[in-house]
Amino acid sequence: MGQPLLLIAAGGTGGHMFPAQALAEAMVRRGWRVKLSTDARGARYAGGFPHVVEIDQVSSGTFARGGALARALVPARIAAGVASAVVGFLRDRPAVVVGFGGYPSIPALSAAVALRLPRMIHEQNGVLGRVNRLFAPRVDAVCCGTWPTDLPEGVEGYYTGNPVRAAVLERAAAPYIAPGDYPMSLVVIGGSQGARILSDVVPEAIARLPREILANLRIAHQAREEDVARVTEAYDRAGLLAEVKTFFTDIPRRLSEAQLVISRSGASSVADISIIGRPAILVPFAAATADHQTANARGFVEAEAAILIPESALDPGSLSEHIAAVLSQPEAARQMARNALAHGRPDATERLVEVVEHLARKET
Ligand SMILES: CC(=O)N[C@H]1[C@@H](OP(=O)(O)OP(=O)(O)OC[C@H]2O[C@@H](n3ccc(=O)[nH]c3=O)[C@H](O)[C@@H]2O)O[C@H](CO)[C@@H](O)[C@@H]1O
Repeated sequence: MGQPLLLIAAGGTGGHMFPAQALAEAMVRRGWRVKLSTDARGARYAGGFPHVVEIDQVSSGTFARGGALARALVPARIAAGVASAVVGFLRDRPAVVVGFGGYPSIPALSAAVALRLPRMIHEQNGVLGRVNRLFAPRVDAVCCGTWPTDLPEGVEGYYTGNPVRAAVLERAAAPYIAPGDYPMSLVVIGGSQGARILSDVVPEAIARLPREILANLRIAHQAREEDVARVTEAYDRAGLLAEVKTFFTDIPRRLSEAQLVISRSGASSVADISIIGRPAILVPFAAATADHQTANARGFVEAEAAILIPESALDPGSLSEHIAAVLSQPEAARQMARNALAHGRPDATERLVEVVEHLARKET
């Protein structure tokens, strides 16, 4: 028996590629050979993978973008990708094939189904993406980054969690300093791009807080480039100490020092907040496909770790009341922080490794 091979198939966005990279790193450390099957877009993220990971650039396509001709060619491109994956798998015999979503994962997963190789998928969001939905009934394990996840009839999921950055893990379960009569930190984040609606509503909501809370408040607010000036001004006008940036590179530290977080509910944001363990007010991005950000927030809200405010109900008055409620009730805030922690999965990568190794053992 040589080195077992793990074939990772993932699509072209960071959301799919980062958990794929975390698993690749862990499997390489365990002595596995790892191949990444992706398209040209995905290959741009491959630089972050351990250098020993081999890249198979596949022919694939998406119905979601491109003109009529490009779309008409998608089936042929996918068929070519599947054929070359079958040939490659007959040669390499992967011990396990794992898909992380996205169209470029279609060829490898189809070939794994055709050749009856052990196979699994990981879905980052609380609703399956198109490709994962297609393969969920045809794989040996459906791993879920978010819990609960909406699954097709008859499909069972396993909650692994979403792998997070090392800087987040270093702050896992960092002691929570509940709100009190001392400087308090409020962190406002809108996902990797920032969120206009949070810039429209949050500064005004904060300005309406009772004076005794305002006197102690420091704010870190991530805003889109075009909103930075007006958000900075709004906090200045209210006489508040605020840092406004398009992206905070030190968000794990800032989360660990925060008394409250106001955030979108992208998969990684929810994972980061739960692993560090902080109370949150979540405002799901309403236009997300299949409303997946509401699904991402659901388990966290049910665990009483966060308050959910739909975009349609977000206004400065009610947001201000929610912020005041958390910042003026230290015991309730501490309980939210504990609930957040209980919901987190700091060992998401290890859980994924266990599933891979379990499937590999079943096969031998
Ligand atoms: C708008 C949209 O469609 N977003 C999707 C996109 O998320 P998107 O990439 O926008 O957001 P995520 O919440 O998944 O990730 C954002 C990451 O950036 C970090 N951060 C954020 C702000 C900052 O200043 N500094 C910083 O480090 C967060 O802590 C988090 O780790 O892919 C996710 C995974 O499929 C989906 O769940 C989201 O719905």
